[in-house]
Amino acid sequence: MSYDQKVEAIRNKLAEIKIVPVLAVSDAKLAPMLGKTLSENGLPCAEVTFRTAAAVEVMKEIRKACPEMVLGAGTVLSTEQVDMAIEAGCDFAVSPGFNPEVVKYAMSKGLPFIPGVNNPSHVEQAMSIGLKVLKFFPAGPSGGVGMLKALNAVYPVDFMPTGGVNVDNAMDYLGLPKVFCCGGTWMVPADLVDGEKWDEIAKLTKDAAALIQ
Ligand SMILES: O=C(O)C(=O)C[C@H](O)[C@H](O)COP(=O)(O)O
Repeated sequence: MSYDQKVEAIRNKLAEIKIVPVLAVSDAKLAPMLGKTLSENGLPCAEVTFRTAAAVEVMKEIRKACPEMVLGAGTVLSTEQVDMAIEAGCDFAVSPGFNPEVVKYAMSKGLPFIPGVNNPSHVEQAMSIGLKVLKFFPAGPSGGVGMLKALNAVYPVDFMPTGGVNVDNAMDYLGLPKVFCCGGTWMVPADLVDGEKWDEIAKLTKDAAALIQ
């Protein structure tokens, strides 16, 4: 499969699920239950950010406990983290911004990479190295749906908005023609994850999944 075909395949899987829970988990022992809670309640995907020291272990535990899940690495800021994401079994990676060195490295390793952009110049720089699928981050503070509509109007690129997306505005983003999915933390708040409040996380996950039924 070519790199473009791999990206397209991930794009299509995420487009079926539509909402990607963004995780920052501090203890890998929580990962199997968190993965199962998301998967069994309608969101069989997760972006595990490199914002905690446990990130790689969390990725590995989710991969093991929930092989069906579409698993992404988030906040990928270096080529070393690209290697770690691949080794942990991630299907794709995302970053808050666009670092051509990191993206090109992921391309050379065959890992679908969705870098963040939030203005026309970033979009054009990303397009210039062949990218067609981008994250719009931080979506809310960068102008939200209005900004994304303006970018949609001029570029043949698909977007995954994250940052400030929540249960009340997710459908506004998902209603835009070139938005294939969106990401957010609202169904996995840190206090509920750390407190192992699986029933409450299940409810938030079901509510999120119900948006797109
Ligand atoms: O660092 C990355 O690669 C990310 O994906 C960042 C996340 O998208 C946001 O942190 C989501 O933030 P909220 O949903 O507003 O809490």
